[in-house]
Amino acid sequence: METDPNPMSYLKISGLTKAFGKKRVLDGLDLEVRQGECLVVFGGSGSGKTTLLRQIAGVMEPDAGSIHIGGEDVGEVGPESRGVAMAFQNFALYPHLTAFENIASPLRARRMAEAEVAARVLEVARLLKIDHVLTHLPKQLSNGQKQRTSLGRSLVHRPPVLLLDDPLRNVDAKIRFEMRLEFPKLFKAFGSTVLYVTQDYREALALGDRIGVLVDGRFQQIDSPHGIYRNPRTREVARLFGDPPINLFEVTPRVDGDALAVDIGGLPVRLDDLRPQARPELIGRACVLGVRPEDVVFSTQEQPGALPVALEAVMPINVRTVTLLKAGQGAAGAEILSSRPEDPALAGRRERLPGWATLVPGRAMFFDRATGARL
Ligand SMILES: Nc1ncnc2c1ncn2[C@@H]1O[C@H](COP(=O)(O)OP(=O)(O)OP(=O)(O)O)[C@@H](O)[C@H]1O
Repeated sequence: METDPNPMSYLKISGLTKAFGKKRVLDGLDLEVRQGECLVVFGGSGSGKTTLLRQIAGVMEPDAGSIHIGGEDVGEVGPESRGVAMAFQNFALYPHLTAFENIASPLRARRMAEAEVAARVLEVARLLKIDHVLTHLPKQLSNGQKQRTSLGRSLVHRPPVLLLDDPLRNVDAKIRFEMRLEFPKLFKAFGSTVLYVTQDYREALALGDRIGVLVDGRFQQIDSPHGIYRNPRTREVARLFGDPPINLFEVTPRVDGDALAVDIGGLPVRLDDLRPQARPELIGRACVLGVRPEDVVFSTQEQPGALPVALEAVMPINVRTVTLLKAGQGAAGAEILSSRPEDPALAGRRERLPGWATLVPGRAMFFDRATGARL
């Protein structure tokens, strides 16, 4: 048995590679997850999330690379001996078994004593708030209860590593919301190290102690939810997180007095918070400027240095007001999304409204136009 030199990482993946035919789905992927941590694997459809989980579970062999669990290289360890439980998108329950028996099934397979089975099932069911429906058959359960029952089945033998493959994909919005609130408490109660796969960035932000963004077979960034949102390392990561999505403008920053300036929609905007001497690498460089909609402020009062825009559309979203602004004209013009705390003056407005847009200082991000890397 090989020992992991870094015991802080309970699950450690190094250089994991898997190809199907010519398509390399995982391309030398590295990941370390601490004991008890919930790491969300976020990526688009087909990015290799399930492939990664299957290799950790031991039901698919990698082409190259290693997986350590609790310090042990599990390359030669069978799926049943890895201490890993995996739950899938479609939580298929045994239709002829009660909720109790569905949850108990992994314990029965291990021939656990009856009293112990009952105690364990009840404990999980209480935590999942389904102890009152344990005698029901799946057809007598609501969708939320079915969901919890199948989760109970994955949790009942307290797996050291729990792999959850998009478990909320097929449930309705209300249950999804409830479970998003409850999952972190549950995971902590069970003490499992969790790898949680999702394509939904809100879920990733809500559940992850850290989030790994899987693009082209590797993690482009592994960071806290705050770090991913506020400090994306690439344009792609910036683009994947946020609704409405981040505004991206192709710009070539230039010096304007003691500040940097760019053109948006063919119109000059001074970025007063950016001193040329502080960011010399940006001057004259083909960049993409990223500004989150919450960092664009629309006003009908002229502001010094602000960008003249026309408000084209207003959309109330919960207690925020999202506006579509237009800077400049024709092909050179640019559309800008702004999302600010609800503004009653703009509610229900249908006509075009001239005004000014200011960018919140210190929030603009620059990316290299060719590589997308954060500058
Ligand atoms: N057994 C297999 N044989 C051939 N190709 C496969 C196999 N398993 C997965 N693939 C391919 O590998 C790629 C990644 O699949 P995977 O299921 O890991 O993606 P995913 O990120 O989980 O996607 P989704 O979120 O849609 O479930 C896909 O292009 C898929 O078609």
